Amino acid sequence: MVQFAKGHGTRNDFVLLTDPDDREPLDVEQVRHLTDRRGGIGGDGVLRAVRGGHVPGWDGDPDAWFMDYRNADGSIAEMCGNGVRVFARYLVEEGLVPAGTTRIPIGTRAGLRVADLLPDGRVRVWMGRPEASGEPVRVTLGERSWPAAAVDVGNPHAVVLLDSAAQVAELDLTRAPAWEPASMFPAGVNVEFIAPAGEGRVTMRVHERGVGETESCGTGTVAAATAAATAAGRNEGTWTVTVPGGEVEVELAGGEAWLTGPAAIVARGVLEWPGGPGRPDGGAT
Ligand SMILES: N[C@@H](CCC[C@H](N)C(=O)O)C(=O)O
Repeated sequence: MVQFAKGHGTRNDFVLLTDPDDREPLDVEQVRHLTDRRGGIGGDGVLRAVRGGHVPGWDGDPDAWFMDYRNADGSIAEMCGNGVRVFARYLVEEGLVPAGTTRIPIGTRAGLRVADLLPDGRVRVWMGRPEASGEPVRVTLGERSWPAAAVDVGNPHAVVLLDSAAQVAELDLTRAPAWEPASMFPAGVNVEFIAPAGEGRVTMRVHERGVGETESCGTGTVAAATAAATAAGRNEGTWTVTVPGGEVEVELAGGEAWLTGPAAIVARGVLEWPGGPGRPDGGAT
């Protein structure tokens, strides 16, 4: 049995668990079961709250909460921008930080992030320093291919700039994009397709590594804003990014980025693991 919560940020959705002392690390099958939308709870990923001191390789504050992020396919990713906002909301609602806390340092595999809970209900996260490599990369989807911008936001992204929102809308993202050179992203990549949508605005769809098309990707919106800013010849400013699941704001200043958007916990419950004592596996995933 496991206590869980379900949350989302612009409809990028997650199953959340608390395991302060890292007593129950998740294996790939467990993650796949949790994220299974029919046989399990359902989500694009899993966020497990562990104290940093129990995470191998974490050399920050051992008492800081660490966001152990998994993609729906069970793979590990360094960072999740929507996830970190939802994680901050979860820590507050579960009473895992002192009452009244509005600023929360959060450990991730990409390093420390800092989440501020804003009075308007949104969460603003310091996202570190996105790095646009400038190296040529090409993305292919079916018969078509485009040049893309490689942007590292702690996790890897390739951003394709299209001319119009209509071109973004017509893409078939049930297929996974390919990229060249393959050596550019040996551990896979998240691919964003973006188009200008007015001054300081872009529209975006994403195919996430380890998931497929999602309705939003926070690190992807930071990569999109970075690529759009570079293309526009200005690397400072605020970008509003519209995704199928809503809208977020990305601020770029001094080489750093901040991501602001909604974060909600929508359900809490208890999950029975398939095959647990007295339970058939029910055709488990
Ligand atoms: N949805 C996330 C990104 C999750 C990780 C990604 N799929 C990867 O493998 O890098 C976000 O909001 O940033």
